[in-house]
Amino acid sequence: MSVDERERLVEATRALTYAVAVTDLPDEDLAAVSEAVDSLSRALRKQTRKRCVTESVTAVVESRPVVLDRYNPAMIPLEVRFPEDGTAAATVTLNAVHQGPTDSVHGGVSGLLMDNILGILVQSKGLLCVTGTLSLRYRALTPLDRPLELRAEIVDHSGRRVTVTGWIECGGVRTVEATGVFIEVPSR
Ligand SMILES: CCCCCCCCCCCCCCCC(=O)SCCNC(=O)CCNC(=O)[C@H](O)C(C)(C)COP(=O)(O)OP(=O)(O)OC[C@H]1O[C@@H](n2cnc3c(N)ncnc32)[C@H](O)[C@@H]1OP(=O)(O)O
Repeated sequence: MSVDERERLVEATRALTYAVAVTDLPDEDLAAVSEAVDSLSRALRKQTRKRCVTESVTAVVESRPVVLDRYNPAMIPLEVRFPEDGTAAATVTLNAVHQGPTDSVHGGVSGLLMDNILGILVQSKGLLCVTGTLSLRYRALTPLDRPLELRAEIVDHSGRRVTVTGWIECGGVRTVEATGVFIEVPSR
C-alpha cells in the first residue's frame, strides 16, 4: 500500500469512527453496518505489520511543519509549525469522538495534545527526549467543534532536563496550561 493510500484509509477510518460515535440509526440498521465493518477488518488483517507506520524522529527539522500521528487512526493528526520565535504552534478542531464533559474536550485528550506539541518542540531542537513529568492546569472547559490554538515554548534546559510550557486557547481564552519536564535519553 502506498503511503498516500494509507493516509486515505486512515482518514476514512477517522470519518467512520466519528460516524459510529454520533449515529442515531435504529438497531436493525446497525446490525448490517457492523457486519460490513467486521468484513473490512477481516480484509485488512490478511496482511499486517507489528506496529503502526510512524515517521522517523530524525525527520523532524525545525522550521518545516511536521504532521504527528498521520497514520494512526486512533490518534489526533497534528500539523505542527515552528515559527521563527523558537516556539511550536498548531491548530486543531476536535469533535464528538474526543468528548469528555458535555460539549467539551476530554481532559486526557488535552493532555495528549500538550504532550505531543511540547515533545515535538524538544525533538525539533535535535534533543532526543522522553516525557518525565507532565503537569496540566485546566482553566476552563475546552470546546468541541471550534479551532483550538496550541503553543509550546522551551523555558529551561539544564543537564538532561528540558522544561517546556504550553497552552491551548480557543477564541482568545486560555483553557489549558501545561508544563513538561523532558529528559534526554541516549539514541537507540
Ligand atoms: C516528519 C514527522 C516526524 C514525526 C516524528 C515524531 C516523533 C516525535 C514525537 C514527539 C512527540 C511525542 C511526545 C510524547 C513523548 C512520550 O510520551 S514519552 C513516553 C512517556 N515517558 C516515558 O515512558 C518515560 C519513562 N521513564 C524513563 O524512561 C526514565 O524514568 C527517564 C525519564 C529516562 C529517567 O530515567 P534515568 O535516565 O535513569 O534518569 P535519572 O538518571 O534518574 O535522572 C536524570 C535527570 O532527569 C531527572 N528526572 C528523572 N526522571 C524525571 C521525571 N520523571 N520527571 C522530572 N525529572 C526527572 C532527574 O532529576 C535528573 O535530573 P538532573 O539531576 O540531571 O538535573
